Amino acid sequence: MREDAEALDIRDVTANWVNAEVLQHQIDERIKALADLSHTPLFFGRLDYLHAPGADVAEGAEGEKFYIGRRHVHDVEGDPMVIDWRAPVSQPFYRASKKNPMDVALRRRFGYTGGDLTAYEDEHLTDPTEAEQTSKLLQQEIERPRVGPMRDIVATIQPEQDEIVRSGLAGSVCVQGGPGTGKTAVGLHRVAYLLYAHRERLARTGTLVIGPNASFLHYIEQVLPALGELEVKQATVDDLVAHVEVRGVDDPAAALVKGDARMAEVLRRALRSHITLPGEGVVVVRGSRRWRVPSYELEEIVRELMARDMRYGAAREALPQRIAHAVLVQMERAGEAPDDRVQNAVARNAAVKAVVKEVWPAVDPAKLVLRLLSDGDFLAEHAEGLLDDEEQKTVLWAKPARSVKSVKWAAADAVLIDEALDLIERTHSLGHVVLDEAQDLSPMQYRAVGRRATTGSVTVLGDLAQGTTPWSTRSWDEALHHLGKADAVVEELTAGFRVPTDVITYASLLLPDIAPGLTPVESVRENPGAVEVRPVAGAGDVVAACVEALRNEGSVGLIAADARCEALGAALAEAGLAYLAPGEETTAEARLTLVPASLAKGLEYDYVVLDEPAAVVDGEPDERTGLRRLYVSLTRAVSGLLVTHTAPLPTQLT
Ligand SMILES: Nc1ncnc2c1ncn2[C@@H]1O[C@H](COP(=O)(O)OP(=O)(O)OP(=O)(O)O)[C@@H](O)[C@H]1O
Repeated sequence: MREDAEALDIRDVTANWVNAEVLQHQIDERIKALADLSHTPLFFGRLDYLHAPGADVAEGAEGEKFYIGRRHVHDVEGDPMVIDWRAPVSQPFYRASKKNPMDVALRRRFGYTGGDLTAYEDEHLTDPTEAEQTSKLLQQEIERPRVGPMRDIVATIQPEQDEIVRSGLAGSVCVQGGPGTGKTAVGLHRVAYLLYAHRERLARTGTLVIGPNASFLHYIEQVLPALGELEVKQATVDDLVAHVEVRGVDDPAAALVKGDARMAEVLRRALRSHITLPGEGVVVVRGSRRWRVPSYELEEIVRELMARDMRYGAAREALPQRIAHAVLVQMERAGEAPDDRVQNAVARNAAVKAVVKEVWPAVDPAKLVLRLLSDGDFLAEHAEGLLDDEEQKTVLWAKPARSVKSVKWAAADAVLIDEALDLIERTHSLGHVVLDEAQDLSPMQYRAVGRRATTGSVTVLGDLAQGTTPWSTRSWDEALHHLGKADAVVEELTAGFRVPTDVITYASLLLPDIAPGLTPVESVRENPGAVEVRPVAGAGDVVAACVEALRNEGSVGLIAADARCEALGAALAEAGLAYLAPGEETTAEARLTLVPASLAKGLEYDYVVLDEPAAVVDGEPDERTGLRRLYVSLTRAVSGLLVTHTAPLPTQLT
């Protein structure tokens, strides 16, 4: 296939050099996509159908055999050799069972070691004498040491995960799942699936994956390209709303109010307060004639525009045309026959422009937010009945700002500006948005994400027990309401692929305090893992624990309260132990990462050394958030967890 693409001669088929360039670029991309990856086998499964798919089953026709892989491969004749995992014929590879064989007699899974085919495993789905068995290859895959960036799971997607991956583009899905249940993996594979099933539509509208921070995005960025999808954008919520430079930090109380959905109404009222009803009419002079639109008629036009479901900016653009139309009606009544050009000329007339500027002025969204947060009277006027006095005081800046440039904007302010901008100008909506670690978003942030998917659908992924912001999500219904996707289906994943039984059991001791209603994760790993809690005397012992962990195969994460990272980093350096920052790629040579607890979310390491749990809890403004941060930190381990402490452990863990 690659040779065919390389041999394409486009000299006679393109009409001009622009076409030739475009076509050559497409061919180059295809050659790139067809590159041999020595460690990525062409196929990982085989399905032997009892009948050719689509054929009449009753006829007893010949069965058909398909190899399933990451991409479609055909032979010299153009006949398929490997079927894309996302094609409908591949679906039974993930879903068929003894109970419902889906017309498949044999499912074969292939195992590889470094690109070499080394094993296979057969299931005869229609053979009643064969016992149901768990897949050793799946076990091996999930036990494989974690070095390098996140990998795809295309060969081992589980039935309950596959249902989410293949759910239709029209519907939104919300997945609640404990640590390591594969939410991130499922979200990424769903985008790949949707791109396959709706390529053209999504190429036009665009797709986006939203993650909590840059190091997380870096960790997951290889997954989609490995599945052949290069066009999916990635961003944090802060990236989406970066209309101003964020240099400040809010205190949590102010951020809590600013992130509340009531702020949307405050902004709407404040923006609309700029519209005034005209005091006088407008007079348009054309040649020797004067045309007058009286104030009552202007008022009618303005009221009509206000009543319509239009953006502030769009209505502002429509206003001069409406006034011009009123003038045209008068011209026609006077026997003239004006056309569109006249209407446009009247709309651009200085008198009309002046009245528009007065009645419906242009508003800068950042200035609007600046005024709300600086001017107590202005805020009070528009927050009446929405925010109480205390809340208003909380959001007002102690020192009113002078200009948009000089303000030390905080992250929550940027979200308000984004909301204001959307009231003025409709935000572009994408075809599909995946929102990972959603539980940490404020209602206003949910709105910011939701308006980027008003005409598309979303996949929301999160875990209520891992919410570590003061405004973290209490219920998915509420979150979906703020996203504007109240009709989304909420699914729950409870099988854990990352954290082994003993580690998840230990971490789940915190669940009654942090998320009482949630089902604990049940690990599917055969190896129960190892948990050790070790009292230590100081940083030297923590370094020794890391050295010990490094004797095992795979990556090691030293997770510690943010405030302790500097000292621990120094201790590691002093001991001559090189370490990486979260998101930096682990390699066989550099396997140790020092992870501030605030950045641990979504990441995983074969061995975790967790330093001083009490300090992780104390690093947060309240105990519940602290315990949740600890829960996130404890659930990063794939094989072993070593907790080191000098201070007493939180009582939940004793
Ligand atoms: N079906 C599967 N086969 C093999 N590995 C899997 C499967 N599902 C998930 N995994 C692996 O389990 C690990 C955890 O998955 P992932 O990070 O997607 O979980 P998560 O639910 O997003 O976790 P967290 O809540 O901690 O962010 C990853 O290494 C992933 O590759």
